[in-house]
Amino acid sequence: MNHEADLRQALLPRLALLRPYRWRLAVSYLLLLITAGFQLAYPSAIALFIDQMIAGAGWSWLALMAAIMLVIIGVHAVANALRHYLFASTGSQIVAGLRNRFFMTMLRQNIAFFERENVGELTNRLTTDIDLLQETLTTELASLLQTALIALGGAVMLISISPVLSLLMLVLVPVVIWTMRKVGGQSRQLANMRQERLAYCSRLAQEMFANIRLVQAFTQERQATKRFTDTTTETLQYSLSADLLYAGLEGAVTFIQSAALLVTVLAGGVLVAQKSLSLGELTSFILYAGMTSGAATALGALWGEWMRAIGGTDRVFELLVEAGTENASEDARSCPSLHQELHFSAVSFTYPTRPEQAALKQFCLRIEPGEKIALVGASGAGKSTVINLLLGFYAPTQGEIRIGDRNMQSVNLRELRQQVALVEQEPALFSCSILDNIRYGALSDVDEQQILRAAKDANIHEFVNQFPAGYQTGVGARGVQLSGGQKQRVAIARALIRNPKLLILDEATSALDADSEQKLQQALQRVMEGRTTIIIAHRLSTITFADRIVVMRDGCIVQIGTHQELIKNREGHYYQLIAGQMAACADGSDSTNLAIAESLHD
Ligand SMILES: Nc1ncnc2c1ncn2[C@@H]1O[C@H](COP(=O)(O)OP(=O)(O)OP(=O)(O)O)[C@@H](O)[C@H]1O
Repeated sequence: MNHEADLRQALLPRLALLRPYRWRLAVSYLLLLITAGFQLAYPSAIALFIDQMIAGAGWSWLALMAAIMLVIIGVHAVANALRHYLFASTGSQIVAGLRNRFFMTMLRQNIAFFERENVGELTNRLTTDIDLLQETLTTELASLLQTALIALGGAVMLISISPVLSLLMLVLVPVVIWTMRKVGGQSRQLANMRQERLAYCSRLAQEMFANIRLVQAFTQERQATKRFTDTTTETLQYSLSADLLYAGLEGAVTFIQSAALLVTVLAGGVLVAQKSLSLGELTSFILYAGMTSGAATALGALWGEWMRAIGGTDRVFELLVEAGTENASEDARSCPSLHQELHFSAVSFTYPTRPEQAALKQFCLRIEPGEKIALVGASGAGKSTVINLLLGFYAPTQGEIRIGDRNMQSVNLRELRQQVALVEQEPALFSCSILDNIRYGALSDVDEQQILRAAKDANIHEFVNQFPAGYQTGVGARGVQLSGGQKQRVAIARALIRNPKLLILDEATSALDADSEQKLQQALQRVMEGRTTIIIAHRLSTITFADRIVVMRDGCIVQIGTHQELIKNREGHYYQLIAGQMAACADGSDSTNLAIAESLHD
């Protein structure tokens, strides 16, 4: 793609952001025209003033002129202030709108998108990058137009005063065009690379802060600092290159302006001596020349700024386009009730980031409404993948998942997920109060009583009441201020308040102490009542109650049955898994394991 076409493509989506504000901007541009007109008229007024004074105009004329000028200056100042406010406030609104649009678009993306993109980088795009457009789209665009207008109007005035002197100024035109192209292109490229490095800085910082325990426990502070400072150094290099570019431009501008003034004064002096130009005309010519050359060279700088903002926001617009094409499921139709048969029909699946390895192979399973299904299998067997597909995070590569007689591909994922509650293995909590974390699960407004009921059912009421701030106690980032067992139970309360038709439990891998375990199991029994439940079981001792246990290996189902049925087959994978876990807990300290041990020996 050539440079102009590429630039047009970059400009169009940005200019489209101005559309909703077109009337407001129209007023601003009108004010801009007025102020530019005033600015252009000044030197002529001064020329008139000087020549009239030399010609012997009286004091009364002087007073009248001064009064008129004062009014004009006043109107100009007000128009300028209003114009400035209108442009600046429109810029702020556009940026806020774009930021909201970016955030909402990102939130709607599927999980595969977030596996490709980095959260820290996206956050940086959302804040720093978008900020670049704040000034550019309005104030600077206006300045660009105003400067262009002044350069053009000034040129017309120069020609009308003295075509001969104006010819001398013509040499500036190619210089200005060359500067604009050169500075603009480089500025855009530098800005793009700088923002890319900045985004990487955010990503590093976000990863390090989020995993601070790991960083400190593995004494990786020095390495982390080095990676970060190396990146900021690279960012700095790009900034310095841009600064050098602008400094060079500044020097060139100063030189061109001074040289132009010198040539004008010299040549103009000759013309005044020859009486082909009045002193007033020369004065106004010099003023116009200064104004025009200043405007012309400022155009280069402004253009450079524009290109900087375009380069810096390229990724934002790329992401919006990518996201827009990927996110098709929003248009899908409604979703039927999940309180009916869920059917995995010969489902195979391969993660997009790992195309060479199938995570599920010909997975077939019918789940009746209200049934309690446990998925078991070694790590990597594909249990979480089943859940990922059921939640619509990914679509099957082959086969289909049916809800009643509807293919899940055609249902509205939002409506589907509204009927599901998920209790994760390592539940993610938000850094707000316990109350708000529970409320997060609710589909509609819930009062405190309902939250308390869910909390009691989830067995958290007792420990929460021991905190001085009770339910208003903050849980810290990702819930670090709660124990693992407490977090799980808060997550259960959050699931309960949702009143889901389908409950998905990803059981914690490590056993809790006997008391916490008992409280957790009680809470789980309550939340499962009357709902279809799928449990990813890591500790087989906790799922003996399941209606059916689905035993998985390498993405396939190898056995299905109740605990009692499966345990009888001593050659079966389930028996081996159980025996493996029993060997790991050879001391038999876990009371539920003892129960299993007994059933093994039956
Ligand atoms: N997002 C992903 N991208 C690529 N491959 C993945 C992804 N998630 C899982 N896998 C791979 O898919 C296979 C099945 O993983 P899955 O997480 O479903 O196993 P699991 O049975 O839930 O394991 P665990 O009990 O350890 O949680 C594994 O080989 C895993 O490496």
